[in-house]
Amino acid sequence: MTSTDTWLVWLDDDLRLDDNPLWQAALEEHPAHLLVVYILPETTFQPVGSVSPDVARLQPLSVARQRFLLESLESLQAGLQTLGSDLLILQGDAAHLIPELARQHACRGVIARCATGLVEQRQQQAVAASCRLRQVNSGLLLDEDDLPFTLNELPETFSAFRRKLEKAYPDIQAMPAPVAAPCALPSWPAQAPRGVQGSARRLNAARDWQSDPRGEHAFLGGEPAALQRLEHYLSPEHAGQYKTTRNRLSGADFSTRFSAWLALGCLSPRRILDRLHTFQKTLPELCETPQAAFKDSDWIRVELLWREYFHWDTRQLGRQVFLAGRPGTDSLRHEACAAIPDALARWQVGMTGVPWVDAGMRELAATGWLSNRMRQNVASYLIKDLGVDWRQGAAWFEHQLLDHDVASNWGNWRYLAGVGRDPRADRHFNMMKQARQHDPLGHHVTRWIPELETLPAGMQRHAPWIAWSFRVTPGASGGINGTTQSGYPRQPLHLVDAWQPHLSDVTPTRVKPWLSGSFERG
Ligand SMILES: Cc1cc2nc3c(=O)[nH]c(=O)nc-3n(C[C@H](O)[C@H](O)[C@H](O)COP(=O)(O)OP(=O)(O)OC[C@H]3O[C@@H](n4cnc5c(N)ncnc54)[C@H](O)[C@@H]3O)c2cc1C
Repeated sequence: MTSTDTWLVWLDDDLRLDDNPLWQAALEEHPAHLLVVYILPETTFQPVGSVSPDVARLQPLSVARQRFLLESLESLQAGLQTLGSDLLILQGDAAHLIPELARQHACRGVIARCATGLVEQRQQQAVAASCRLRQVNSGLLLDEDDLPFTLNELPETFSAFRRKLEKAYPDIQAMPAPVAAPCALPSWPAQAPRGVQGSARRLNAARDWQSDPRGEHAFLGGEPAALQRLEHYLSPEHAGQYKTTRNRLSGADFSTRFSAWLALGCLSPRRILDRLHTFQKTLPELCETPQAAFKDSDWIRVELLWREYFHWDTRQLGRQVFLAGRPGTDSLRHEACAAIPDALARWQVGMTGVPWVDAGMRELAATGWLSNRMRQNVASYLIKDLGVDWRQGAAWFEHQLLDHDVASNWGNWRYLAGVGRDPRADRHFNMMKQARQHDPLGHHVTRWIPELETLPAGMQRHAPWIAWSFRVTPGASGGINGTTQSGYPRQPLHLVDAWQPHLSDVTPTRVKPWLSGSFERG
């Protein structure tokens, strides 16, 4: 045995042992030693700034994201140690560090998963220029070869994509199955350091970060927590009602919450479908309405297809994912923040003066997560009502979201901005209509904006500027452009005519119409 019998496994968003083809690929090479490495991006701890207009740049991680990552890495290291291996965690430019490590430890080659994002793809190209790089498909339901079309023929709409996939794979069993975790791995190279090294140690400072209990679910990073959540959720009262509850705003179990673990690869989508299939087979024994529970739980599969769709879209588009407009056109350029000064900054901190939006942005900052419904609303408000370049919103989400993955995040933002596939003008959410439908009593907004608790339950909490304009509110001060004593804006950043019909009970007809006179249009 010589030192050339070492291989390097370069992990990215694949922080799991179960159903991770990277281990199988490593074992196929029969190395004597395996060096397993994770590289934190150079930008991890940088101050958060604005995204550059056309080039993909990884955003710094919020403390919430740092903590979730730290937990996931520590958990994986513990798992690898039980298999006779270990994990090395560094920070820097992977394009330089990986070849350098491979040289130092005389590695025969490097194994990594096929990258989805542009930055990761460029890093892999740089590594491949100086090392033997073996790329492996991982983290998706299907490999590229399993798609019933070539990537260039990716359907323009999600519905068409879903139809084609369901025709090719009529049930879950027909899809590629997950592979088991390895029982043992080759030993660690004698000279190689282990654990968190160098500047990556800054990650430890995130350990103290706590999720706000109002989020009702505290994410714990790592594969064991992910598998525990999977088993918890696959029950008639959760998965069996998923389609019915998935659009709610709050609660621990209205949606799966798999996203954060999927994003770091602590959980594989194939494992989810495999377990979902087993659960669905037992439904007749578990509940009285198995058909309804089957239908509801099957929607988890459909949502995972959305994830899949955005991934293939991102792979196909490359750098075009980060263009402001629709690929191939110049028609949809945004004038970044031209219309309303400070719009982006006030949106980020939840101080736009529109409680429905602010509640979402505050929840995101306090927990690192947001329901799909709220994501759609806050994104639509930023793009369509405030006129901010959608990429600024996507970059902020990238900084904040525990579940950030480049394809799902940038793909959803492009979709809402109308510059992705299936562009439609009607993806403009009416904030007040949405608020009335999903939070008619305003309980959700007061949960995150306690400044509004003095207002009676109902739509007044969604339009405090109207309530404050005809009520003498104790403590209200600051004039029309100021804030209340509690600090909350007295006026929304932007008023939209289309909201008015949904506020009829907040705007008594005898009071002067709220859209005229007192308030300036943004
Ligand atoms: C502006 C915007 C940005 C988003 N950014 C991300 C992101 O960075 N990472 C991310 O995983 N999801 C993102 N989503 C999609 C979706 O909001 C989250 O996947 C979902 O809210 C996560 O919660 P959950 O796991 O409980 O989802 P569930 O409702 O339980 O769905 C199950 C799984 O299906 C997938 N899924 C569901 N909806 C979508 C969707 N619209 N697009 C892609 N996958 C989906 C996710 O993997 C999710 O975990 C974004 C949506 C919007 C509107």
